[in-house]
Amino acid sequence: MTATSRTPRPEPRSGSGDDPVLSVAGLSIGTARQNLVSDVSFTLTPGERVGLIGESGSGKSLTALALMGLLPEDVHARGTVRLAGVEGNLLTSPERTLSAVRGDRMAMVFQEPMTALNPVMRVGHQVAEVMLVHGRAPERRAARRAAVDLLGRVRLPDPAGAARAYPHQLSGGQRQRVMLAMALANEPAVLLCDEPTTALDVTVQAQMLELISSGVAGSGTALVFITHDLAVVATVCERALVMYGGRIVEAGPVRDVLSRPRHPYTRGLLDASDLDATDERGQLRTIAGSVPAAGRFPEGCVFRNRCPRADSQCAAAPAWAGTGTGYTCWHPVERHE
Ligand SMILES: Nc1ncnc2c1ncn2[C@@H]1O[C@H](COP(=O)(O)OP(=O)(O)OP(=O)(O)O)[C@@H](O)[C@H]1O
Repeated sequence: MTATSRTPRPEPRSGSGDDPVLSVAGLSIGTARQNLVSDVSFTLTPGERVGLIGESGSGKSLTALALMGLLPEDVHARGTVRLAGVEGNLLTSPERTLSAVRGDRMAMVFQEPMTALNPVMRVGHQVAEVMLVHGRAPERRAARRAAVDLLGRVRLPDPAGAARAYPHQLSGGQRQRVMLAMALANEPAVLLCDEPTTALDVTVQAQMLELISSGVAGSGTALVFITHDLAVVATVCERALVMYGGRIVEAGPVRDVLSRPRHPYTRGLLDASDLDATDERGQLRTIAGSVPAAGRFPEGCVFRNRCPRADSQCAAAPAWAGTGTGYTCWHPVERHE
């Protein structure tokens, strides 16, 4: 089996009518003694953004690691994982195929960037290396220039200076941007993000989410975004897969899953989630204690239930969610900007 990573890429496409870029069927993961993930199946079309939601220990990270061929040694996967442009089942592919795929056709951003960055290599060099290794840049100098461009694209201030820095000289949020730049360097077919904002403070989190959304927008890169935060899924994703106890227990468009959750776990998650609302520009804001000043929400907002002030709010879905002292609006931000 070989990875065809240097063949021309299909034109970026979006919409659900496309052939899947990733097909996962009957994925089960376990150790010799224990089953950890059971019978996970889903497909991703080019450009699609899917949120993988679930409580701690539900099997989200293992699922992503299995797709990347990065499971720990004592953990094994069965089933099939097919990536467009790559022959055969990734789960049974040799390491050389997986190394050609990783960082190229499929890339991952982890929660803690220090574990993924080389501490003794300047970050510009690390970003350039990803392009050189996969033959995406013709030579070192072009790769370095492209690396600085990419660091600018993820909005690092002074990208040339950042390129010369070592990881420890950057903040956590800046290091996470470097990871995103590396992940996007070769315009992957699939980007896996495993809780990439959990360790960041709220403002930096919002910037990172926007960068991820804009990073994949228009490139045809499909996104799997792992989180236990429903507001994040509502912001970034169009489809949600809910995992519980190693299985997918609920799947569907984000709007449906969040407004009409069927599984008790999803309902519980909604009840326990933060109280967020969006302002008229579509920015998520945490609301404590009161209904925010009147302002129409853009068409297409998704709300959990009806608002006491329904008539003055969203044109498409005149409703708010009232939960105790605050209100929740499930609103895919970028579609309305
Ligand atoms: N190497 C391993 N050996 C045995 N069990 C493991 C191993 N790695 C993970 N597990 C177990 O598999 C289950 C799923 O873990 P996983 O990391 O995928 O959960 P998760 O949903 O990503 O959780 P979190 O949100 O906390 O990251 C957990 O019960 C975990 O303890």
